[in-house]
Amino acid sequence: MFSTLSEDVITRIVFRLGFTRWKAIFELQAQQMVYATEASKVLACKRIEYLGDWIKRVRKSLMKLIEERRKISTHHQVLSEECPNDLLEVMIKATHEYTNSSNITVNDIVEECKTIFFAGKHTTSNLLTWTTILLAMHPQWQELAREEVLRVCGARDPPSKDHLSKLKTLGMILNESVRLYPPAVAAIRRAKTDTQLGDFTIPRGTELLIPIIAIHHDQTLWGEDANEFNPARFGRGVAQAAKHPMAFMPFGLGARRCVGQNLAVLQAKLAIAMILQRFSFDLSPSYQHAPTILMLLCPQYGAPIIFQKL
Ligand code: HEM
Repeated sequence: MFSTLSEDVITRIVFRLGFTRWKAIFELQAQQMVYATEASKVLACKRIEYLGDWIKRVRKSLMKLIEERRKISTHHQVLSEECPNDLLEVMIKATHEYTNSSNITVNDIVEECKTIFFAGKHTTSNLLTWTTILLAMHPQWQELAREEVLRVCGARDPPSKDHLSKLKTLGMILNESVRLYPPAVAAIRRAKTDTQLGDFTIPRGTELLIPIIAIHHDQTLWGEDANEFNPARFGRGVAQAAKHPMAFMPFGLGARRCVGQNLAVLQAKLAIAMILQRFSFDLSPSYQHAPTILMLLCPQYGAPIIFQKL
């Protein structure tokens, strides 16, 4: 359910024009990942050959759509709604503006589209899944969040942009969810120059793995209840939640931090608020708590939840 929602949101934001055709291509790409995983398990030449063909098909379809859009955006006589201000349009304009200096190619745009689609879809649906599990596990927080949503947004209307900024408890819950179960468990950096980091000398070229999940569970930073769900720790803001102001890093830190952070939080707030307006929910007796890393941090046996209409 959440994965379909995130896929729709990211596809509409990045590629508004021809939404259905883009979606079809990304379905092909998802299938490609399945084949890639299978091919990596067994050395099967036929499958690897097939995977190669599949990758070429996806690339060809993407190139075709991007070329079509490039043609539309270079012809200024088109109506503005034919050329929406989506992320693809921004990238295409960049190729026109900088063709001489930085040479952004259609190939670069294809790669950006693939990255943004995957980075945007799976992480956000993962955050929604863990938050729903946590609220089902902690009915007192579910009730507090629902009271806030009903007070701020009413019982049926979709929350507006102004409403969302007033949902403080829900914001704290999302922070605590992404602290305990960060979808991306680590970030990587490579030292550009020899660097001194405290007592350590890091030679140029060394790759460093920043263990986001371990930092988020460190008792010296978060206190004895570091492994417990306690959204109240974010009551005085993110910088005050731990003993170090940078201890919370679900979206990475610095210049290369996640570009989709605001979109992800907005989408998660909106989706959870609308669910809370309409349903109460509990864990199914078949739920087994087994966080596991399958590229992202996932509930190994899924998230069976029982929803009841309010
Ligand atoms: C809960 C949702 C999300 C989480 C937890 C998350 C997490 C992260 C993390 C940890 C990084 C690495 C940052 C670093 O190295 O410091 C990252 C990078 C990135 N994320 Fe996200 N992300 C989320 C949603 C999104 C969305 C919705 C998009 C797309 C709109 C997106 C696009 C990207 C891209 C393109 C990068 C690479 C940035 C770069 O290398 O400059 N992410 N994300």
